[in-house]
Parts: sequence; structure tokens; C-alpha cells
Amino acid sequence: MSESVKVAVRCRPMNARELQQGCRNVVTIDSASKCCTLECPAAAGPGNGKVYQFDAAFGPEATTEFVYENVGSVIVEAVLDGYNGTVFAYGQTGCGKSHTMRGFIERTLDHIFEATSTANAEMRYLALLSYLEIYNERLRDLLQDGGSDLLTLKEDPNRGTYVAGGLREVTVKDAAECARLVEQGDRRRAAAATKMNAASSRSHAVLTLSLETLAINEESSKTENPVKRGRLHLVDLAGSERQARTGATGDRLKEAASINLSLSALGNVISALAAGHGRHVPYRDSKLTRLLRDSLGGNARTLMIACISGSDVDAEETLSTLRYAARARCIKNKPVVNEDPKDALLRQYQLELQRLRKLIESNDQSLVKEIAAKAEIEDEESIEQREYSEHVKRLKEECEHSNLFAQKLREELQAMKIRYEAGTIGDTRPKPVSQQPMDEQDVEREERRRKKREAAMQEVLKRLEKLTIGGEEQGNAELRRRREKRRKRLEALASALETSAQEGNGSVFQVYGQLRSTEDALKRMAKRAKQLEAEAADLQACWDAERRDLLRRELLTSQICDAMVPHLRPGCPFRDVAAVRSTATWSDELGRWRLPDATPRISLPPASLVPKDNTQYNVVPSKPDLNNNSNNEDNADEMDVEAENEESSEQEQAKKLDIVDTYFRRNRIDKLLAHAREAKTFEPGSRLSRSVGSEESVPFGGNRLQLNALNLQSSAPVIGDLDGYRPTQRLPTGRTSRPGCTLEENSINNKSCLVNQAIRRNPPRILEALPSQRNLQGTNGAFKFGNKATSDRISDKLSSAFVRDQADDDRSTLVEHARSPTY
Ligand SMILES: Nc1ncnc2c1ncn2[C@@H]1O[C@H](COP(=O)(O)OP(=O)(O)OP(=O)(O)O)[C@@H](O)[C@H]1O
Repeated sequence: MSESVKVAVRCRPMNARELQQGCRNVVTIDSASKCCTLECPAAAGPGNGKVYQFDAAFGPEATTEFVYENVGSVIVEAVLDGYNGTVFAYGQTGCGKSHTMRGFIERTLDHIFEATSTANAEMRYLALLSYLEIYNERLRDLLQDGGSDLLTLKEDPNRGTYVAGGLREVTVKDAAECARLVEQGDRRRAAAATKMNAASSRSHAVLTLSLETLAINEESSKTENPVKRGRLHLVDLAGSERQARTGATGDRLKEAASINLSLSALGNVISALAAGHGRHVPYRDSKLTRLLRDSLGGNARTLMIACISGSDVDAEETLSTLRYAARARCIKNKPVVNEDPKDALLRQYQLELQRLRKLIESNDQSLVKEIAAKAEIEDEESIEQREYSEHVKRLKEECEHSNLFAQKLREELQAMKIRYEAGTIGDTRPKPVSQQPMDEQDVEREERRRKKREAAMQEVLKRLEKLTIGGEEQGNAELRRRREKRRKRLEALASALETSAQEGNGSVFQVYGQLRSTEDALKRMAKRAKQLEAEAADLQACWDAERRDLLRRELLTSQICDAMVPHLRPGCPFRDVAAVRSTATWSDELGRWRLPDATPRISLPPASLVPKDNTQYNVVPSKPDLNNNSNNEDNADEMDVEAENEESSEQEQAKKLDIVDTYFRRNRIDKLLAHAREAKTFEPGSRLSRSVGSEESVPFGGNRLQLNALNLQSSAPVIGDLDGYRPTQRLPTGRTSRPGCTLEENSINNKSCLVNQAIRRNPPRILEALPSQRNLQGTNGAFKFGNKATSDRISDKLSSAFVRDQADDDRSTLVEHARSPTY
């Protein structure tokens, strides 16, 4: 019948370093429900952690004695019954594996020798101890110096995995002797200080105690009692460690790599076994997994003690340990009693003992004589046979030499053959012992033989006495009571079930048996369902954590967006994040989102100065396509255009500067005009206060309209030499009207009239605000009035002339400003 690997979790108390650092406890152990809860850093508040259920759970207050009595003694008891057993401690470095296993070794030895010494005198035990370590993937004998290079692992169908090459196995008789050997071994074991543990084990240590059991009673002298052999592995694994935390370098780092490698192989084996379904189990990936083959998924009863730390700084490693431990619970073993192993030492002793006991205890002279006679007949038969074969040989030779006597010889040979066969098979001849009285010589000879056999028997008995143990403390009532108590406690449930089964009659027993098997099956299923639920909860918790993490990242992105949006220029499509989100489309090809086109589309107001060649310049900035909106073809087109433009790049550079400068000069003048307008508004009865409309009614790019609205064109003098200047952007040639002001482009008279009026009246404030400029006089010193185009030119020229001097100090600032990414 299969049984699961038993898993217990033990949480060590906080150490001085952790207390000093003010670490927080994140592990809660509930011994009653055998649950261990790890508070996740992500989960808020207590009770929101991950819960793992095991076969037993021990908190920091639990002593090693308590842990052993509750989970360890069961395995040792099974070993006494002939099962293979394994106890291994698993966990992060510095979590108490060695601490736990040292305590277990001490108590295990006490337990085993308590059992053997209080056993019946007929029970003989042979205990053998070996101690080895796996250091950097090499086996080393901890009970002897040297010779470890020859140690190898072998597999045998009968013996399972064993160490070949001369591993020292010491016959031990009591716990004190074992403790001495273990101490010697521990001194040879590799250990070193790391940042996380002052005495960190740098190897996996395996202490093996083989216990052969034989009942030598009255019955066993007639029938052969089976020898049972239980084998117990006590494994102290090296801890998994992270270089960053242990600060391992050099040899320590090499050791850590080897440790982590073999632990990861162990993890893989556990995962493969837990998954089941005949999955390949990679036992051969490391020496550790090869050695533990029988213990994991084999015929052993296994206990895993997951050692953890409650400190929040170790939470990640603790989670990993708990996960592996939970998986290990799913591993199924098939424990069997090792009966009559072929290589059992006790078996050989038993056979010898039986033979000798027969001799020594038999006072029956006739039996002795019979045995002696048998031996003599055997002797005589062998002599006769030898003589016969020699004779045949001789005859053959003679026959070969002479053909004359061939027939005769052949007949003679045949006759001899018949005579010999009749003598040995039919044996009609009288028996020398039974039929003839023994003479004195024979008696003496018989006596000599008997004494010889007695001596041999004594020798074997002595040897057996020396090697085997059992029943030494039969008279120790205290020890016997303790032993009984332990046994009773362990077998309480099983014996109760057995008793109730035996009480029933046949048919009731049958029904009961069926019920029991159904109940067992139901229990197993319920247990499995629980495990699966726990696993599902664990996975759910993992996913929840991942989801929480993703949501937080999303929140961070949103927060960054919110913080950035106010800094974007007005009109930028990315100001409306919600709209961007709704218009964004996912591209499978690119594996990312396509965002709306963010290229600035705001048409710029016309630059005031146009070069003579009348070239139109596109000032749309060429930015990299960050939104994935252009395909390669578009890019190619753009590149072509760029190539074309390259030819006139030098010229363009100069012109662009020009455009930028003039563009911002207009802004500057707009400001001044706005001031002027405000000032004019407060002038009672002024024309401006009547003619200026609201700013909203000014069309986009309406700087010129503002100028027109202020009738600047009529008040501005015409600068004679304006041939080289044309506005870059023309207003619609249609009618442009503003409240209080009507302008017909082609109506020179109207315009002239308006301008004349403006001249006649006080000049607008803007002109007052302007410094007296020699340029305003024009090159010929005369003011001219023209049509609208002329007026435009006038206003452009005016602005340029005005700003050139006024804004000289602001120029660098404005240009910089214009180039800044905000615009
Ligand atoms: N349950 C416990 N109670 C008290 N002290 C403990 C307990 N468990 C561990 N310790 C202490 O913690 C320290 C580290 O323990 P130990 O050496 O057993 O760790 P480890 O897991 O074997 O580490 P490594 O894998 O590095 O060998 C030791 O000083 C030990 O005494």
C-alpha cells in the first residue's frame, strides 16, 4: 500500500541579528490545524497571507524533543519493524536544518538502542553505522580519512542504491558509541562561516543506520526465521543560498553553486514525483537525488522537515521552501518490509548457529554416531571412486596399446562398472558403524571430532554475542516502561482498528472490511481534494499577486500621465488621455499599441518676412514616429522628401531662423498691440474703443486682422523700399469685417480715406508707444498709402522694424523659447 511523504514545517525563532535589525515576523504557525501562514508582503493586514497545510507544524517555541516525539519517532519505529526510513531537513541557509537534525540523530540513537535493549532475549539485532557527505558532487566518508575517491553510487535491484568502494560501516552496540562516531564525522564535515550562518554546512550529510533483526527462539532452531533489515537515513542538507546575501566568494561560492545545483535537482525530482502520471523522474541529475531514490518515490517511509525563518527579510525563501514542501506531500512511496535480504549478515550467522546448536544440544550419541558414520561413508565412497577412475584410466591406456586384449579388457571394464554401481547405489554391503561395533580407536576419533565442533560453535556464539545486541536492559523497568509508553502511543489507532476487526465474526468482518476500504478510499479522496484545494488556493494567490502588481504598474502609468498632461501644449491630442486610450488600437504585427498621430497640426501664423525667391517653407517639425502610426512606405516617402530638401538645406537653415525670428516678433508686437488696445479702450470716444471686438471673434492667425482692426495700416507710413518683402500667408481676399470697421481690399478710396482719417486724428497708442525710428520714415523719407497689400506690407514692415530694435534683448530668449519642446 502506498503512503505519502510526510511533511512537517518548523519555524525557528528570530536570531539576534534579526532582532537587532528590527525584522518583522511574517510567519504564523497553527499547530492544532497543522497550518503555516506566510504573510505576503503584497497582502495588506494580517490574515491575508498564504496558508499551507502540512502533516505537522511547529512554531519557534517547539523544542527538538517535541518535534521528534511527534513526527520523528514514527519513522524510527518503522525502521525497527524492518522498513526503510528517511528523515531529511530542507530549507534556506541558517533556518535550523543542522540544529534539527543534530537533535534528531541524538534522539533516534536513544530510541533505537532503547528498543533493542529492552527487547526479548531471543531477539538479536545487528546495528551498522555509516556517515558520508556529498561535497561538491563528490562522496566522502566521514568515518575515515582518505580513500573517499573510490566511493561511488551503485544501484542494485535487491539492495537498492548503495555506496560501493569501501564506505566504512561500523558495527555499533549503544548510543554512546554512535554519538562518538557522529561527533568524529561532524568534525570532518565541511562547514564554514557565511554572512547568514556562522557555521554553515557546505555539504549534504547522510548518516545511515542499518538495523538487522533476527528472532532466535526455540522455533527458530527448527524453522528459519526471516531476517528483517530496516535502514534509516538521516539527511542534513546544505541550505539554498543567494550569493548576494551570504557574501560567498572563492571556495564558498563554488560550494554554493554545487549546493544550489543539487538542491534544484532535488526540487525537480520532487516536482516530477508530485506531478505523477508516469513523468520521467530525473534522479540521475545529482548524487543527492540518486542517494535519496528509495526515499522519494521508493519503498521508504519518508519525513521531510521544512525549516523556515519567520523574518520578513527571508519571506521570499520561506515561500519557496513552503511551496516545495507542499509539493513533496503529494509524493507517494510504497513502503515494504525488507525481509530476508540476501546479503544480511545475520542470515549467515543464523545458519551457522542453527547447525552448531543442533550439535551441541544433542546428547543423542546415536545421532553423533550417525553423523560420524555418514562422514566415513562419504570418505570411503570418495576413495573407491578415486580407485575406480584410476583403474579405468589405466585400462584405457592398456587398451590403446594392445588391440589383442581389447575385447577382454572391455569386458573387464564393464564388469567393474557394474560392480561399482551395485556397490554405491544398491549398497548391499554392511554399514561399518551400524553393523559392526566401534572399536576404541573409533571412539577416540569420534570424541576428538565432537570437541572440535563444540569449540567451533562456541566461537560462533562468541562472535554473535560480540556483534549483535538485544535484551541488555531487560531488567531496567524504567526503560521498559518508557518504551512501552512510546509504542502504545504510536500504535493506539492501529491497534484499536485491529481489535474491532478481530471482534467481529466472519461475515460481519467481511462487511466491515468492505466498509473500511470504502471509508479509506473516501478519506484518501477527501485528502487529495484538500491538497488540490490548497494547491488551487496557492495558484490563485500567485495570480492575484501578479494581477495586483500589474494593476499597480497601470496606476503608476496613469499617475505619470496625469502629471505630464498639464505640461503638454494646448491642442496636443495626448492632453485627452481617455480619448487616446479609446482611439488606440492594438497591432499584432508590431506587438504594441498604435497611438493617435501626435504630429502638431496647428497652422502657424504667417511669418512676416518672405525671402525674395518666394519659397514656401514647411515648418512642421520632423520628429521620430513614436506612435507607430507610419509604415515603412511612409517613412521611405519622407526620406525621399528629405533627400530633396537636403539640396537646399543650407539656404533653408538661414531662412528658418528668419522665419522663427519674424514669427515671434509678431507675437511680441501682438502683446504690445494688446496693451495698446487696452489703453485705447479707456480713451473716451476713441475710435479704437468702438472698433475693437472681442478676441474670440478674431479668426485664428488673425494678427493681421488685429492690426487691421486697429487700422494700423492706415496710420502706418508706407516704407518705400518694401519690394523685397511679402507676407508669407495671405488672408482671404474677401471682405473682412469687424464691428466698427469695414475694409474692402480693393477699395483704395475707402482705405485712403480711413488712413487719412487716422492721420488726421491722433496717432494710435501703438505708434505713440513706438520709439521714433528712422526706418519709419522710409528710405525716401516719405509716407505712402497704398491698397491692402501695401497696407499689409506696411504693417509687416512696421512690426519688423519696431521689434528689431525693441526686442533685440529678447531675441535670444524668444528663439530659444520657440525651439523648446513645449511648442
Ligand atoms: N529551532 C531553533 N531554536 C533555536 N535556535 C535555532 C533553531 N533553529 C536554528 N537555530 C540556530 O540558528 C543557527 C543556524 O542554524 P543551523 O546551522 O542549523 O542552520 P542550517 O539551516 O543548517 O544552515 P546551513 O544550511 O547554512 O547549514 C544556529 O545557531 C542554530 O542554533
